[in-house]
Amino acid sequence: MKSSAIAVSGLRKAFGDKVVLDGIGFQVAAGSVYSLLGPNGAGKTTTVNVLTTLAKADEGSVRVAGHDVATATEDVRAAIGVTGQFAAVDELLSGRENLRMMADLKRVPSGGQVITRLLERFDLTDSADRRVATYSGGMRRKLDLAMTLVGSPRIIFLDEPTTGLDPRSRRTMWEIVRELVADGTTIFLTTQYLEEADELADRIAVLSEGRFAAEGSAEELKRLIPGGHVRLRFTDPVAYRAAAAALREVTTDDEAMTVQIPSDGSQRELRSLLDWLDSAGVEADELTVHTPDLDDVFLALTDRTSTKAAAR
Ligand SMILES: Nc1ncnc2c1ncn2[C@@H]1O[C@H](COP(=O)(O)OP(=O)(O)OP(=O)(O)O)[C@@H](O)[C@H]1O
Repeated sequence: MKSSAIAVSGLRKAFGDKVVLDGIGFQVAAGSVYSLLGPNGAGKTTTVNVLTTLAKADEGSVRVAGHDVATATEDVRAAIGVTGQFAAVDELLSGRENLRMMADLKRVPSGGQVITRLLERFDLTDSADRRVATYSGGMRRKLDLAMTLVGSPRIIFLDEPTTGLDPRSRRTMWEIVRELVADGTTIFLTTQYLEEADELADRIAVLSEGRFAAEGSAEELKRLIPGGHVRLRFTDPVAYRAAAAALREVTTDDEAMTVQIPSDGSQRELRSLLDWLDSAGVEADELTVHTPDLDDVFLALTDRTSTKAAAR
């Protein structure tokens, strides 16, 4: 087991009588991507703020890079990079000047080379010497990300990093996240795009009403909710009718000659289905497994009425 880059337990935070975080706990392995999902106002930014020393927890223990955020603020700050709503970008400076300012601040050796590489990586070379005030929203976001990477922090917090980015820039960003993780960087990511969490995250937590409605890998979360099924397709009408008649609780489509069986897609269920097909002498021409996507999971887990049932 890798060591924990982030370790949180019993974290509580309230604003007045509004409890935003009601005792959440989790660990993020070094060199992994951990994604926090939740509806608007669920407390994602509040969590990021506590973990990055910008806000104080009411209760609980939070360690980042081995340091307690409550007592070793400077050590935590030295180990992390944060991209998000508190953009450090200065509108009056050019992109290059902003990066230089950050490189000076962090006393990065060979800052010039680092800046050139970052400008290239984020496709900002052509606009590097223009004032940021003339940048589009997406360009500013990319510059903000580039500034976070100056000094190569070992733990990076990305609060909705790709909101407002076009699809190509979003993919560039994903590639950069993957490169960073391959180098051992730990990423804590909040996002509104479930596809992004699915693409990048090793573990995902769904925050709802102050608690985690679920936590696990994307695959584990998808198995928590109904909607998965196995579809068998036949070309032989006799085999199709035999399967449709013999299997209970199935949905059939006579025209397409398909049989749909509810399944969580787990190895155990697939094995028992295949065993049954063998023993019944039924041979399907095609077998496909469909699992719910993260959108289904998110909607099920953050729906107040079904949260508890789905989490179990
Ligand atoms: N400084 C504050 N004072 C009072 N209430 C606050 C403060 N900061 C956040 N809140 C409240 O805490 C709750 C969680 O806010 P937070 O910004 O953490 O949510 P979020 O999950 O990041 O939402 P979004 O997806 O909309 O960015 C909201 O109800 C918000 O109004």
